Amino acid sequence: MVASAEDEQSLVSDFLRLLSAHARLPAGVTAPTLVLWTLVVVLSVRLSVRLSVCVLSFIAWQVKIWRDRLLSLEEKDRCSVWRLGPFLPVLSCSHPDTVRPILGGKTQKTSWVYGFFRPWLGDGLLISEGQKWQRNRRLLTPAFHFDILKHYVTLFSESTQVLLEKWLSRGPGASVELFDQIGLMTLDNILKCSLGYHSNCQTDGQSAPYIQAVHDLTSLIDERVDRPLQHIDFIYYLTAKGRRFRQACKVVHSFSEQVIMTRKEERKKEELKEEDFTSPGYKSGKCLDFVDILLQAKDEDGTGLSVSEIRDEVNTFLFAGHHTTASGVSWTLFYLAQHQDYQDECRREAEGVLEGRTEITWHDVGKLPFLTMCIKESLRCVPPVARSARTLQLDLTFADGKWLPKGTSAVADFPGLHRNSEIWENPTVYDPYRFSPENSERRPPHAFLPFSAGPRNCIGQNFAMNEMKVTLALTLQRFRLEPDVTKPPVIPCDGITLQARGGIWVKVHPLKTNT
Ligand code: HEM
Repeated sequence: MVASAEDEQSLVSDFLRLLSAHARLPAGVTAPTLVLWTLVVVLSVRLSVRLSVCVLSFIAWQVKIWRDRLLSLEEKDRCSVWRLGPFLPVLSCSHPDTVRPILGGKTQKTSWVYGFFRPWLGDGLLISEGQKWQRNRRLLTPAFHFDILKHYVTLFSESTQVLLEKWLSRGPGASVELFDQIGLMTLDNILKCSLGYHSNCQTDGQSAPYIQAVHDLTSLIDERVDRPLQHIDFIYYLTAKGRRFRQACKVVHSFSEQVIMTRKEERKKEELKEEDFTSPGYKSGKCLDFVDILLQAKDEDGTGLSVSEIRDEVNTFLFAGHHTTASGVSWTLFYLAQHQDYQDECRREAEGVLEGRTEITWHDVGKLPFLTMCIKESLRCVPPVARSARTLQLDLTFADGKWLPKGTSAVADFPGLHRNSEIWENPTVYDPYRFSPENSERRPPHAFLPFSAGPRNCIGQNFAMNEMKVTLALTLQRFRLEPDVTKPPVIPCDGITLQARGGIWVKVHPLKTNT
């Protein structure tokens, strides 16, 4: 039997009458209002449940697709899926088989963190894309040629000696925090090599406005990464920190622009001919810095880089080449302080090469194989840059037929790759002999990637390796390091580079040298 509309109406009015008669409703609340509100509440609850189910099934569906596609890879500790918020799954790869196509294929950089750098680094090499990146990479590559880099070795030696004199003045067995001290030294180096600026930052600290601004920019970005509310530009630039960031950008930009403009004028005055610069790395007794090299860089049609383009590149080198090498040197010293036998072996090697000199030459740098193995092992254990993030621009098919669709976000996870137990035996043990020539040959090529790989690998890797070797050889020649056990244990923490929460504290004992 089907109820008519009239029947339904009379049923509802009977129900309301009954309700009014029997229920004791609070004053001012009528039965129809109560029913209405009950309906609203029930419907809202049902709607929220529905929405939550939709969201959850969407996430489950995404995870399932990813898992199905990559199951075989995942089983072998090759990758895992993690997510940023409910809708953004990211594939994290930690096996050479998965990392290689992610870094080598047709991909774009994704990391949202890079957006925070844009006001400072503009369209510099680290964050630019497409044709702009291709052109600049081509124009900048000569700046990292060995003929240019070899002259920087003298500058690295000088900065290291300033650091070591500071340590010496503190007395025997002084406790020093490595990141701060070495960070100022690598800043000193990169300022000399990129802008020709001899800042004295190691002795004067952050008293110069420019040094203070560079310090502010990195520490403010580091802090911003961990504070989701500050990720929204609109909110961030309303805060005091956002305003400080803007101000620091202005200071840094105007300083580097001024250096570039002055250098341009000098070039005009001296009427330098192009051929003069082909005498690599040196001009009129002066070591060429990145500004000099970038001012002479030209496209095929003769167009050079504009002042703002050079400024962006110089700032990029400054950022990318300062904390990274500081992290590399600090972690190597940390491991050598823990392993006195390896430290002694490095010292013997350095002393054999230096023969009492306090300055390293370009030729010496190539004669430190064991120290190089120790640096590499440290970069394996704690890679200063923890990941390279990419978005696929084309579908990607792995060797075993599994595939990922275009638009997927993927990350090459370097700490994961460097500790993958399928590749590395006892991955948590610090063992420089993994990098002996025989052992290195046996490993797959993409097992060790502190400088990333593919077209967007680190352009400064040779610069960095030279700088680290010079600093470490000279340091070990003059000091013995041991861990400072009175300080809290060293725990790596993820920031712009991999650092240590609370820093790395070591005791430095001066050695008697015949220098
Ligand atoms: C131990 C020291 C260093 C490490 C571990 C390191 C590591 C890396 C890594 C992993 C990348 C790839 C980033 C990505 O894919 O998002 C990179 C890119 C880059 N690095 Fe380094 N780096 C170091 C030192 C330097 C130095 C000294 C310079 C410059 C003087 C430099 C300049 C750059 C630049 C410009 C890029 C971007 C390259 C491009 O996208 O074409 N790096 N670095």
